[in-house]
Amino acid sequence: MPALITLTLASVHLLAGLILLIFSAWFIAACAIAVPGFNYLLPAVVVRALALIRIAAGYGYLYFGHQHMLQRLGRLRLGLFARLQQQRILDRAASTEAMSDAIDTLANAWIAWISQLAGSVLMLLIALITSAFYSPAWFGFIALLSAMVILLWLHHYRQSRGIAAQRADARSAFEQRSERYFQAAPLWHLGAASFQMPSADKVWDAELREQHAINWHLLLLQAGSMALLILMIWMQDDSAQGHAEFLIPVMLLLAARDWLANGFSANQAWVRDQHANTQLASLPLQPLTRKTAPDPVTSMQIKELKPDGRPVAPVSMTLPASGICLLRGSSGSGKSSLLQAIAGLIPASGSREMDGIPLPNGLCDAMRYVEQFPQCLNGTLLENLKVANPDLTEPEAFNVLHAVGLGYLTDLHDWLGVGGRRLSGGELKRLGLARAKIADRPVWLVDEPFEGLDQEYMHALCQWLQAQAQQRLILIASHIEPTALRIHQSLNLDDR
Ligand SMILES: Nc1ncnc2c1ncn2[C@@H]1O[C@H](COP(=O)(O)OP(=O)(O)OP(=O)(O)O)[C@@H](O)[C@H]1O
Repeated sequence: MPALITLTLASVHLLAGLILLIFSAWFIAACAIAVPGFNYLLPAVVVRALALIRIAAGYGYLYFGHQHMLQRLGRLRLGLFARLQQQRILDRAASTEAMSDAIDTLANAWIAWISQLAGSVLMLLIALITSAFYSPAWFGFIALLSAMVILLWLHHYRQSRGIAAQRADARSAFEQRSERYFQAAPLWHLGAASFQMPSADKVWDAELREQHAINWHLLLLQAGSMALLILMIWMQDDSAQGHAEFLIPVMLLLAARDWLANGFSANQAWVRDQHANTQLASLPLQPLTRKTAPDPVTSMQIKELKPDGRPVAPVSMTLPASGICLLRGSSGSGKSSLLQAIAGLIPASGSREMDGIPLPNGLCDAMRYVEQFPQCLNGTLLENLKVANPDLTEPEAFNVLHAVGLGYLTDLHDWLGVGGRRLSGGELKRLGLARAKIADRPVWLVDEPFEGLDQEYMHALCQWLQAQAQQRLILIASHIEPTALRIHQSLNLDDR
């Protein structure tokens, strides 16, 4: 509904402006040749009323247009978030751009191009109908003007598509360079040439070319309408003399640039809109399928599992329902890759089975991968724990923190993000284990939990993992093999 109101008000705004222009020109001419007794008051009132209608429709169009744009923005963003939640994001720069630029462009559609283009087309139709009503000759000139405008719009549309594609490429290259540049922020002090600030020159160039294309087409439109005007005056016979109505087609041609210019900016916004749609449709995402496996799991089998694109050999093994299993191997032998492939986080060939049932590609609800370097979100300690279970209560959070040796973090609302309390490497590892405990799944895949830990904590962690492994399978990838750990089964990736 707000979209239709926006469209109507934008058309009224344009129409009132055009009629105002023509009517005031007629009024001035009529005053010059007016006979005694001419009623000046009525046309003056009409001019004033048209001006007021134009102003009111302009404000109304902006009000409803922006209201509608904000509603659309919210809907589109939520839709995109919902989509991203079901997928793995492969290129963060592209998704960030899609979230900002493409969504804004799509939300703008009604005020940026639909209303503008519809308004200009409506104006043309009204001009054609009005001129046909007055005289076939006027109609001929307005029809010629319409044909010229349509040709120019089409030409401009084609040209804008080319420039918009270059602008989109330049923008995404700029986004990627900026992303890399900001990621390298901790190394800027080394002063390497590759840390040079990304330049947006190519984006500005494309935007300038877009503006030049509009200006150039407007110039052609102006020149064409002037040529039609000269032709019309030249072909006019004496019968028009003394008739103020003659100013109607004159004003239409004279002001053609003003009332038809919106069509060109609408073209530009339209091609941007098309690009935004393509960009959103082709986001580099990988679908995540979640498979709920039986709980408790009684056995797990990996057959010839090999992570795609990683220089590691395929692995086969049968794992028990509970206890600790160890994946050993030198650095780069593929321990992390294998755990991620088992978890379904990265694509892999081969198969995974739970209780003899093959798992489809993607994540499996029964498994929890504990990263080598757990991510700390920009939020409070509690928010960082609730990632594993949104229903976590504060007493439960305290219990888990205590169990993983983080009991000294007593403020659950302590901010852990940028500028807040920073967790050390060892604390981050314990945060990852706390999340695994909170998620409470029958299989844990734990990546390098012992790296960088002191002997005392390593011992405590072994005890805790041992206790947890009574009711679940814990597959640990580690190049450290603590003596305190009772290992049920182990596989050395270097031996294959
Ligand atoms: N995203 C990736 N794309 C391509 N190759 C990768 C990727 N990640 C890792 N690799 C490569 O896969 C191999 C195995 O890496 P992985 O991290 O699994 O080894 P790892 O045994 O866990 O090593 P570490 O003990 O040092 O953590 C390495 O040669 C690594 O360079």
